[in-house]
Amino acid sequence: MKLMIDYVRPYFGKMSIGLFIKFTGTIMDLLLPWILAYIIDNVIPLKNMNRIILWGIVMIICSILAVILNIVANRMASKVARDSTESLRHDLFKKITYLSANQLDTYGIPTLVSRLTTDTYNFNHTIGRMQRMGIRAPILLLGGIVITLTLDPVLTLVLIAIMPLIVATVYFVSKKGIPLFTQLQEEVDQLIQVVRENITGSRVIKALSKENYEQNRFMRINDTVVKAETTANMTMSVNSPLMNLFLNTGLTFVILVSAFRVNAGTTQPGVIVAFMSYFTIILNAMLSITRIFVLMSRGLASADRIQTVLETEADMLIEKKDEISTEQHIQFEQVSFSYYQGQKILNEISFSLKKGETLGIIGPTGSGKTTIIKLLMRLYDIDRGTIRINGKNIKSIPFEELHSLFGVAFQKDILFADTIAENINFGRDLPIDEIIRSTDFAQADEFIDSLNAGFEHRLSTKGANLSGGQKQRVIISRALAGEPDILILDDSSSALDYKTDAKLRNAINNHFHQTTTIIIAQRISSIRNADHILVLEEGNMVGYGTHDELMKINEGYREISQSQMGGDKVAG
Ligand SMILES: Nc1ncnc2c1ncn2[C@@H]1O[C@H](COP(=O)(O)OP(=O)(O)OP(=O)(O)O)[C@@H](O)[C@H]1O
Repeated sequence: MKLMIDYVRPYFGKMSIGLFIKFTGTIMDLLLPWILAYIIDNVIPLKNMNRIILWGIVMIICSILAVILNIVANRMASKVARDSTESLRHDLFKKITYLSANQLDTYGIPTLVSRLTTDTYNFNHTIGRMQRMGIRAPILLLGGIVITLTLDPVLTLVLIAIMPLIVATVYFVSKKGIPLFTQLQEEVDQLIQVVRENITGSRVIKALSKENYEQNRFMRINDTVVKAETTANMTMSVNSPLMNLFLNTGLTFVILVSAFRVNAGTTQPGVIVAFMSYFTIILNAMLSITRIFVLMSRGLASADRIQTVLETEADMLIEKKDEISTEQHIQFEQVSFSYYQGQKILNEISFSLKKGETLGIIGPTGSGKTTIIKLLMRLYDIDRGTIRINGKNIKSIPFEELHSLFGVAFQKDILFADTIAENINFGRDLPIDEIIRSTDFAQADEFIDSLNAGFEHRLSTKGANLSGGQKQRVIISRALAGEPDILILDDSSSALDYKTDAKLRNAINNHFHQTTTIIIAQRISSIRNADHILVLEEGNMVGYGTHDELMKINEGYREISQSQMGGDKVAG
């Protein structure tokens, strides 16, 4: 609720005007049966045609005003809902952008996607509908009761007698319904996850003819969502029929009692006609109020899920200055790390690189190579040890400053649905010459020149309209552009042939003297000329030195090298 109030607060002024207009329109609606009763009981018996026409005109004016005022108020309500949701969605997106890698792992991407889409939609729907019905329904209900009391207090008692039943029904059904909608949203998260995996992995699914398997997987989760939705809706759907039952029973009593009262001359026929209209108005108002409760159940469940993300506190703070004087550019001092407690991924890793030096990292899959990079960029905080850049503990460097030092080509990096030039530039306002130069180094120039639109060629989402090697080259160009202080190539030459890989390494050696480079590779040829090579196995440093040193002293390294000899010769 707090979240809703917070985001609607800037529009309180506009909302108040809208609600006042709604209020006036609703009063017009409320007046109509009363005017009708007055015409039947007091104007018609006078048999004065002019007065009848006059009161008829009053009724028409009230009806038209009611329609116009309601339309204006509804439009204003939609605007308030639209604007408050826009700023909520903006804040949520911003918050998600700044969540740490650890927090992203904890939430999971699907739930964040559904909080940003379905939950903000529910928020919008709730705010909009609440303004439209939230004031109208209670006014119709209360106003209806007050007017019926003035018309005929005895008949109104019948109506009031069934009120506690209605309130109890709304209370108990809503109490059960709210948690069911929260659960439903969690099932929807799972559904999004399956859809995401299915669409991302569509190629491999087709290649392995696993369409049926995936369809079954989707059917299972879809079934669960349907069941959760059915349970939630079934619970809430008890509301309306029960209301109808109570109110129609009340109406039957009203008709019975009014028949006696008209016969006894204690009330007039016009009053009974008006009473029936008010009874319908009150019935609809009650139904609207139950709908408001359903709506609020969903809206509050969604608002809670959004609020949890918005209130997530930063788990990686910038610590106080910690700097030593050193000629090393990058230092890992006995760094240990685990993603989860008890699952050690890196153990006492130490190495140092001077500015412009190159480190090659090699090791079996899952040995922790990429994790070293993630720690250097402070995507995760280390458990023990220290990581320094230019002598500064990275925990003391503001994130923007830290990340601006890097040019990174990750293993499975992403390309966006934009031009090749913008994919390389990536919002950095680099001069076009710099972009072209980076494609020369990354050996991407040839294929870009062959495209009709060249650098303006638009990529599909994730660069789906490029080959694996072409994608890799654009990603490497992005890492090289802007001559970063630290260049990271994480297995990024895997989709390049040996010759192109060698050309890329030559370009880096010849033109990036001031850039400290870390290359993660499966092929020894990609790192054999590196100043230092780190051999990693199950998170432990099992070798460190130059290629020649490791060939002499490290059996594991020698074995890998010998098994890749053919490739090495080609690469030169
Ligand atoms: N976000 C994460 N949460 C939990 N565990 C993770 C996460 N990322 C990686 N791991 C685990 O950490 C270990 C090291 O992963 P890492 O990606 O560093 O390996 P790698 O040596 O780069 O592997 P590869 O050569 O296959 O890319 C693996 O066992 C992996 O399952």
